[in-house]
Amino acid sequence: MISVRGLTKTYGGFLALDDVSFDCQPGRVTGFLGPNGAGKTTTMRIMVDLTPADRGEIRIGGHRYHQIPNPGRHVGVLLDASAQHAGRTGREVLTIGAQTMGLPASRVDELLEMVSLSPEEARRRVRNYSLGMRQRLGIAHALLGDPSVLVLDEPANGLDPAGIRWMRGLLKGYAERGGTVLLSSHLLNEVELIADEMILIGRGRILAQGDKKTLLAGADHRATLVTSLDNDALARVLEAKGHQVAPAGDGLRVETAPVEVGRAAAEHAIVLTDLRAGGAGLEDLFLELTSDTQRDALAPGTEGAPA
Ligand SMILES: Nc1ncnc2c1ncn2[C@@H]1O[C@H](COP(=O)(O)OP(=O)(O)OP(=O)(O)O)[C@@H](O)[C@H]1O
Repeated sequence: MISVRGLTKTYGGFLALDDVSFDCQPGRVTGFLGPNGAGKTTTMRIMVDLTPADRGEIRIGGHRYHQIPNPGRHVGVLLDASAQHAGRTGREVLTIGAQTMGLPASRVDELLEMVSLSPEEARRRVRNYSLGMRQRLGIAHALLGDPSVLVLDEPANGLDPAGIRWMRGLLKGYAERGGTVLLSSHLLNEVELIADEMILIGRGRILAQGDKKTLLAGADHRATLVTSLDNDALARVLEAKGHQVAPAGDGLRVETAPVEVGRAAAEHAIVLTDLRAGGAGLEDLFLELTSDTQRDALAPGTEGAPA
């Protein structure tokens, strides 16, 4: 269990985190999602005492990180896969970690196998690793001490689609055995694939949090995609009821729940050929919630800014 309360951090005069609070539960993979510069890494660095907070507190299993003896046995951390010593081999990196944590050498082989780094790859120096291999090594290092909590900053970065699927299986299994996982990403698809819970952050503020399915259902309930045998008539009926209607593909996009659209169509005996919750799910939700925090929305030449 990770509990973050009222976390605030400024760099100079810049407010990087503004009263951030959330929990990560055991048995769940929690995705920490936000655009570049939102404050994800800063939060995770404070979590493991690499950066001091101005205000607020993080507790992991009820303890501050620095109070945990032999922390690698309790909290697995992957903050920057490229920060591993480039001159060491993958095996050496894990062996040093195992020695520091008081683990048997056999644990290194177990982990190499778990993250699918071959014996030959384990003998190569980290400087010659691809980014995906570094991530696998970083995940192996985080898992080495069989911790109950994992804190992973952009762990899917550099993994190919098969690698992302592998990681999803690994983290899902870990959570099913009771582990707590917090993983950050600025990519929606990754979080949508891997996480059970989601925390959305933009410009240092929490914008939404909760069960992924509930968040998605909330997003979907606000819009409907509908196609009928008479779209013009349906649009008139819906507009008369005060709903916003816009053309979308062969049909209409209506800013209300599917049940309302179905009811209106039934009242006027309009035959529907397709009716579904609208929006592209998480992507719409993410863009909607972070719309004023997206740097691209402010870039010259884009909508809403002088060209
Ligand atoms: N040491 C620092 N000094 C000054 N500003 C910093 C420092 N570290 C982070 N920041 C700023 O704090 C904000 C949050 O950065 P952070 O790295 O936490 O974002 P992030 O959500 O992890 O982004 P990304 O997805 O790009 O990794 C950014 O505006 C960043 O420039």
